[in-house]
Amino acid sequence: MGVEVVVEGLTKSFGQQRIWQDVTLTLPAGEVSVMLGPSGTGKTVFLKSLIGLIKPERGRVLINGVDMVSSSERRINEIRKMFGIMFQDGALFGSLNLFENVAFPLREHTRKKEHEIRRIVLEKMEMVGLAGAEGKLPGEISGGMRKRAGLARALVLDPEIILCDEPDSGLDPVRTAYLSQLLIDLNAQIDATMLIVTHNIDIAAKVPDNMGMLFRRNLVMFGPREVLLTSEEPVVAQFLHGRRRGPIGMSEEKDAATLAAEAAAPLADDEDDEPFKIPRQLRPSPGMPPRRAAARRRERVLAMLHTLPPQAQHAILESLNAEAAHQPHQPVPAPAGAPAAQPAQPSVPPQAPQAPQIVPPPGGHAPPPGPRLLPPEGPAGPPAGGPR
Ligand SMILES: Nc1ncnc2c1ncn2[C@@H]1O[C@H](COP(=O)(O)OP(=O)(O)OP(=O)(O)O)[C@@H](O)[C@H]1O
Repeated sequence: MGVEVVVEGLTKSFGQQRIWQDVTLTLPAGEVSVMLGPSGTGKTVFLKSLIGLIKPERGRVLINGVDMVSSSERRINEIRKMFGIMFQDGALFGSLNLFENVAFPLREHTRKKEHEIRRIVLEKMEMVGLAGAEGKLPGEISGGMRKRAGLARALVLDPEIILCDEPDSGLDPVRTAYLSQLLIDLNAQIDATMLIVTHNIDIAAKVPDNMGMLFRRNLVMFGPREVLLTSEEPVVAQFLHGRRRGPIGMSEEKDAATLAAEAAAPLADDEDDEPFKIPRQLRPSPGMPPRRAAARRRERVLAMLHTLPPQAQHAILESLNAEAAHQPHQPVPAPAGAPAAQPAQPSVPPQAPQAPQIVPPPGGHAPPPGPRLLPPEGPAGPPAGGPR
């Protein structure tokens, strides 16, 4: 399984330009996380800081106890071998065919024999749907194929942490959808810790277990997908719903007067959307193993559920309920301290698999029929400072 990446108080400037400050978060082991943010907010700089290619002036990035900011190059290089990185453009060598491009890290960093290299390269190319394209040059294939070749190359050293920098850039929506599914399937197969940098809200809504958002030189929020997708934090809500109304402007932050004028104006037709509907996360393709990461995340969400506003609690329980309905043999785990999952309602035949039970938050609406899940006990209210 992948390893946890702990980021503490990370601050980076280039000369006088502060990129972000005091970024603190943990990428949970084996889960898929996404870092969002408008253009220029320093997402790529963050990603490069995790592997020690960019040195923040303050803070730590801890992986297996090694600080990627301040450790010796020798120790950092050791940890770097745990990473697989998919660059924006695939970063392929134009003069090498796909086989040689994918084989490159194996030839550089291992002493494997040729037949082993061949086996590994063909296996990874098969995984990303490029079997048969080994002889092609990067200039002869589509952008989507180049991305997948870049992903195959990122996989050959069996990474425990995979970083993807804007995997969707330059792809049409259909190819982006295929790539999103590929990332989920990959996570199901190898259980690696993954961080995807993107501003594609479709990927953000359907792929990750966790989401983070950079804005105005700060990490606005980081937490499980359900928490951000129901968040009323203005920047997060504006970004995830792709709205014009909110603190994010066309070229820069809006000033206070513009924000006040917006607040006073009626909603435009296209802004009248439902804020509390959580889109379904992609499931692994048929034949793939179930994602263990999703179960771990659900457990975390349940443990923090009572700290969230009632509407968010209700939407989250509905969403977990829908997931459980599709996986009757993998009931949502009961949160720590909460009563154990309840037996199904009397209408469920005795031989049916026992399903968890949803109870709506106080004041909430009745949940839809189906498997039910009990939320943890505790007062409803907004989280202190947002999840991290
Ligand atoms: N090596 C560098 N030296 C100086 N400034 C840099 C360097 N790398 C990045 N920057 C600056 O850091 C800021 C953040 O850049 P970054 O590429 O991380 O943003 P981003 O959020 O990934 O943007 P996008 O979504 O458009 O790719 C930019 O203003 C960029 O010019």
